[in-house]
Amino acid sequence: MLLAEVARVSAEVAATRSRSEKTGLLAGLFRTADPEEAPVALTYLAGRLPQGRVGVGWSVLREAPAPAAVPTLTVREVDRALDSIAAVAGKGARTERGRRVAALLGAATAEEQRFLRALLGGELRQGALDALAVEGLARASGADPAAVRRAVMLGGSPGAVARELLARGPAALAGFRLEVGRPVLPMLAHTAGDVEEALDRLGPCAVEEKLDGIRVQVHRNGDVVRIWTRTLEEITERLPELARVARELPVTSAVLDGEVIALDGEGRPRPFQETAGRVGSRRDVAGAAAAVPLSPVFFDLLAVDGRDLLELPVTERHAELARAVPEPLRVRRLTVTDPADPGSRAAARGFAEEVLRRGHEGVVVKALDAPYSAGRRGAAWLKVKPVHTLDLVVLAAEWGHGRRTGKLSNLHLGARCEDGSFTMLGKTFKGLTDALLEWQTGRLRELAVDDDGVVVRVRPELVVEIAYDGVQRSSRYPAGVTLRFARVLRYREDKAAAEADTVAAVEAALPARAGAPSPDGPG
Ligand SMILES: Nc1ncnc2c1ncn2[C@@H]1O[C@H](COP(=O)(O)OP(=O)(O)OP(=O)(O)O)[C@@H](O)[C@H]1O
Repeated sequence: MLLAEVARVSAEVAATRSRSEKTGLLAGLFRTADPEEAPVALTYLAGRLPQGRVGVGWSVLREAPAPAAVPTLTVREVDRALDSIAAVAGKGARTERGRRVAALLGAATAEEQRFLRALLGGELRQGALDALAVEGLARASGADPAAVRRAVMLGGSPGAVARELLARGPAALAGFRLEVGRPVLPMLAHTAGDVEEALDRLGPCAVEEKLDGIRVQVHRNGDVVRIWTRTLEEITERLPELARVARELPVTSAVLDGEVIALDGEGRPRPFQETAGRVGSRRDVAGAAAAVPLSPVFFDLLAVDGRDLLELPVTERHAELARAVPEPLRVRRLTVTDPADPGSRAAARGFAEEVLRRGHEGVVVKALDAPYSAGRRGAAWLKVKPVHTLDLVVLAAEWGHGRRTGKLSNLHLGARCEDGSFTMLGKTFKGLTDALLEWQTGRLRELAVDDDGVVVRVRPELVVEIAYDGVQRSSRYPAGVTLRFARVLRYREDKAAAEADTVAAVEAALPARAGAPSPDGPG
């Protein structure tokens, strides 16, 4: 498949608002795609690289070798070239990477150069491309869209499904089952304003503590244990204590869903950054595990001893979990069978208050009859947290002054738009500890695409969790809304930018009768 084809479809998909036209364009591309190249084309269309980061900065991308006259570059060749660029390391790496990028751009037509620059610069965001790709794949192969969607959730990525589906047709979908050793996308939650609302929306439910740790999916097969994050990054090597615990469970195989969290001597959570630091670091794992041990707390069981539990209701999965995992390793929960009963409602409220007193984040309320909807933000799980937070994307940062000279400080915060782009809704430098300031300076420099000496624009990839006191209308920012008293809580490296909160979610937090536009904004 020629890169030019992918670039053309990418531009055409972006240019039309019609969902069915977008799907048709993607289906057209898949019909002629080589099954081996389709997964790579898919990641490009979604604005991602299979290599993740390739370490190419904006100064390299600004170079403009003369374009080729005719398109000859194949997707496979571009993929190999990016592999080789990502692999460059050591002294002189920057120059060598620059040389290889220039060679790649020199082999591309003007149109392909534009596409590659946007792709490498992180500017090629396509809203909801993965969902559209599922429909496009279904149309191209004659498969049932629901069956393709389910295969993607269980197979972990649209690319893996595309490869099989295009090579072997709809029958290949049956091969995507929950398998121990192959992670599935985790089920996610919606938000409810308070416990009462959650009870009313769900009916009979379980109210569980919401621990402020890092989500883990643990697969055990005999003595082999593997661990993945929420975005399916494998972190087995980083959490030896979790692997040990999983190996001791009285089962032969299992797929467990839960959190790991650093707790103090009294069982209260330690600062989130300590948990995140452990999960994010490959360095001196034994030393780090001794200094900040992490406790696993499991809340779901997706498979056990060869049985797939995904379709079973919460009640049955919880009963299986209780058999497989001893109580101290399980999340605390209160079952509410009759949510209309005032005594039960009071008990649920009391449970949530007690969870907060013990220093946790809130509760997750789960409908008792719900199956496990892998990869879905299902309405069957509702989270309730008293502190307002939004997960926003860093679009740029300003060089600090005074004590913060040489550090990237004031963050430009973006919310996600429907088309996958981001719109700025405020700035903040509040809440940043010295350690966070140091860390973000390094990370943001890696993501930089432009620096005018005041503002450094970055690829919109880094998700930051922001606490705020309220949302108000504002004429200063393009979104027309801004946050009051925005402050940084932490970075969410376990979340992709495509999962950041949307402008619509921010607008939903506006007070019912918000006043006239105000020029005031945070920061
Ligand atoms: N008992 C629990 N059941 C489910 N999820 C829990 C529980 N305790 C903590 N969590 C965490 O809460 C998250 C549920 O909220 P959601 O699905 O919206 O994910 P999120 O976007 O990471 O949320 P948040 O930023 O609020 O942690 C899970 O991803 C998990 O990490």
